[in-house]
Amino acid sequence: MSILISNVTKNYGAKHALRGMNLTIENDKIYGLLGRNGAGKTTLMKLVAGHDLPSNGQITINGKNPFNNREALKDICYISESNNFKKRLKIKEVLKISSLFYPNWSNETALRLLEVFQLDLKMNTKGLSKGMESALGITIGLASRAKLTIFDEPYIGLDASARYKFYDLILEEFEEYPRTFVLSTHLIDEVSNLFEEVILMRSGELLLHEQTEEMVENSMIVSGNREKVDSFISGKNVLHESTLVGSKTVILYGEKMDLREAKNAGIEAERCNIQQLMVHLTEEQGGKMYV
Ligand SMILES: Nc1ncnc2c1ncn2[C@@H]1O[C@H](COP(=O)(O)OP(=O)(O)OP(=O)(O)O)[C@@H](O)[C@H]1O
Repeated sequence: MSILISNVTKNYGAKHALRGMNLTIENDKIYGLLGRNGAGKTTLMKLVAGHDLPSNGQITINGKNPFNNREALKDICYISESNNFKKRLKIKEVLKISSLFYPNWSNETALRLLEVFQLDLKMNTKGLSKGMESALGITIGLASRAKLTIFDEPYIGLDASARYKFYDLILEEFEEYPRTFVLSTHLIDEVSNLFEEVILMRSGELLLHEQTEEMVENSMIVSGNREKVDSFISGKNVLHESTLVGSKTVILYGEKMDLREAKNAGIEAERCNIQQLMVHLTEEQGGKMYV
């Protein structure tokens, strides 16, 4: 399956939700789609899932426009944070409808997940709590076995233990039936170990698209004596700095940051995590782009 996003712009009136997005989504990878509130993540995912049309540019799934294209949409399951199901359907009916739509649907997976999340086939979607509705969304997303499954913050109302179950289930499914997952989340610390690649958006633009490992290796937090730190960071790309009495802490981002080089300069150095990088990379308004 080839998913190409070429120079895509999406405007809502005067609001530019997406501007000139270029992105290729490859087969059999787990992507983290990250960015601050309003960065354009949901807009992008809805376009890929064929729910809407770009204002400009093109999205193609195997060469075809996904908008209103039933054939292309069989391979895409988009689960958003809420309103995934018509109210007043029994869970049993939701499963039936989904099984008719998705060609690779696994009823066995669906029934197992309902049990994991303590949902009952006879329950009505109208009476579900927020957490139960999320659990049903996750069940449909995973049981669909769609070639591309998009989860847009699907955890509203889920407690921590149910969320960790969800993360384990994604990995389990991915290992058994490799396919592409795109996960948009603000709970980055919880889930970033799942991401093979990170897509980071800022103000409707693609700020960075990188392998997770590479992204971490391009980062460094240095701290220590202020003069030593200042001398070390000279000429490097600084994302953030803070000073406390005589000591300074700086977050750097650039090509292959060498921890030994910092340690040899007499300062402490470690890698950043994805959450810290997302916060500081998106802070630089009007700053650099990393694609
Ligand atoms: N239907 C709409 N009408 C008008 N503006 C919209 C519409 N949908 C999105 N927007 C605007 O487009 C921008 C991007 O919104 P989007 O929902 O894609 O962001 P997001 O990255 O998913 O945010 P969040 O993390 O808060 O869910 C925002 O400024 C939002 O207000």
